[in-house]
Amino acid sequence: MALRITVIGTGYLGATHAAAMAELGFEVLGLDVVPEKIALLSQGRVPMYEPGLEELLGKHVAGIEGSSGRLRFTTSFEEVADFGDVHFVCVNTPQKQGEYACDMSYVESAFASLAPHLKRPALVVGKSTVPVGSAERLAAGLAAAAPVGEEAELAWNPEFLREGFAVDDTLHPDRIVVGVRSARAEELLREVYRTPVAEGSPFIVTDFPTAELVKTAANSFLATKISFINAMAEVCEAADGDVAKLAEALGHDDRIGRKFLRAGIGFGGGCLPKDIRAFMARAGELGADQALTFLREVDSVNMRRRGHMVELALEALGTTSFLGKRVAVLGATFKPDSDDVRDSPALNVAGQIHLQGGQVTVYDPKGMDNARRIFPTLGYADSALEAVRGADVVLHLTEWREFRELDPAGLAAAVTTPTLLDGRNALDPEVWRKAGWTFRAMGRPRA
Ligand SMILES: NC(=O)C1=CN([C@@H]2O[C@H](COP(=O)(O)OP(=O)(O)OC[C@H]3O[C@@H](n4cnc5c(N)ncnc54)[C@H](O)[C@@H]3O)[C@@H](O)[C@H]2O)C=CC1
Ligand SMILES: O=C(O)[C@H]1O[C@H](OP(=O)(O)OP(=O)(O)OC[C@H]2O[C@@H](n3ccc(=O)[nH]c3=O)[C@H](O)[C@@H]2O)[C@H](O)[C@@H](O)[C@@H]1O
Repeated sequence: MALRITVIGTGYLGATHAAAMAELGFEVLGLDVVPEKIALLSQGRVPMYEPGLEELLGKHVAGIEGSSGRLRFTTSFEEVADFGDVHFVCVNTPQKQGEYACDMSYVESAFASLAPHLKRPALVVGKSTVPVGSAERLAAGLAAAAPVGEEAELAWNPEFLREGFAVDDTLHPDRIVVGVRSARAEELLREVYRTPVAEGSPFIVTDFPTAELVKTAANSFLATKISFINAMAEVCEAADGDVAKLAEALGHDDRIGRKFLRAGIGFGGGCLPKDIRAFMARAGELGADQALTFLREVDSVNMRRRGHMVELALEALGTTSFLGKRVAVLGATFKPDSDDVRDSPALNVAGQIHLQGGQVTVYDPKGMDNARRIFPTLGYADSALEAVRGADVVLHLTEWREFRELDPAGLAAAVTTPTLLDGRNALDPEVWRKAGWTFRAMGRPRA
């Protein structure tokens, strides 16, 4: 009989994983502690914006006409434990308030809710990003709390998907990493991932700590690459160089590669910033803090970018204060093709200017509801054109395709002063300058 899979925590990662597992042919039951999320998902609706996810849910959620019916949702841990052979834990692991360390309380709570119901053999698979050493500790607790004892086994299977590409990344992962302690656990996970592996995804089998570390190492590397190019942008600005050309030239070296070398206001989101901080905190606990002191610099280069954009805006306005100035902000999400505003550099810059007395108007294609929720005092507009109306300066802070397709001449007619700062190095300076704009991009020459 086909494996039955459950997914605990149906946020950006879990909702996508559940739908992808149904697409791969498994019977799937998703669980969340937020009943409103479960109600939406049960109707095939996605509680956030992720391209392609609603279509995939529509193909599989039970009760939707023409669907496979393989995907259902619940809030009952008992139902999940009765149903599943393999349980994926996909709950959030945010940064602790006021600390660098990871808040493991959601993971602990998910395990505590599931374990007492496990009356038949089960493989519990951690997917959340956790500090190294967590799996070892959770495995012991799991076997102790489950009625089935040692037959409730743990594996760790970190996730590498990117928001905006979550569906494709899940169905066609560039690698699958599993930390296992038994041949049975490996066998079950090989069965779960049979299709992507047959299609070429490498399957890497390792121990718990290595599996946990691959994830934090990968995100640390990506963060380091971005801060490296942003440090080069700082030097380019001082030396009148062009960081975009520099990145292009560096990227032709295969050992360096072209990706993740876009300078700008830096990285944000629910993962890279908190993951590098949690990694530093954990290394400290392990007595290996010196190994990761460079991540402190990666973090501070990154956070400096946001402040630098605020300085550039003041400089462009030719004043020392934002009082009485109208600032249009294009973009609120931490990256395009997502509605996620967690630790968004764009919203942070908008917020700083607002707190310094500027009259800020934000527009984002998909992030407006989330932005309004966390920053209700900012001004919001329903379109880019409306946002820039009467603006003294326009900041381009999230590189949505919609912004690349704007008509610079049309926008110039709507603003008070046609000055644009590109915080993502994604707009073509020539096109905007030709249309009469004073255009400045981070790390690039002024004119
Ligand atoms: N968002 C992403 O692109 C990726 C996230 N990750 C990792 O995956 C984990 C989840 O991240 P997201 O999906 O972004 O978070 P999220 O916040 O969107 O989703 C987490 C979900 O878990 C639910 N939840 C919390 N406590 C629970 C409990 N005790 N039982 C059941 N459900 C519970 C929440 O209600 C929420 O729906 C994190 O560890 C993150 O670092 C890993 C790779 C990619
Ligand atoms: O652990 C996670 O949750 C995920 O974190 C990142 O994925 P994601 O946060 O979706 O976004 P990225 O595409 O990595 O972008 C992160 C941030 O870096 C910024 N960035 C990216 C690339 C670049 O060249 N420059 C740059 O500033 C983006 O604007 C964004 O704010 C990783 O890319 C995923 O592999 C990982 O699974």
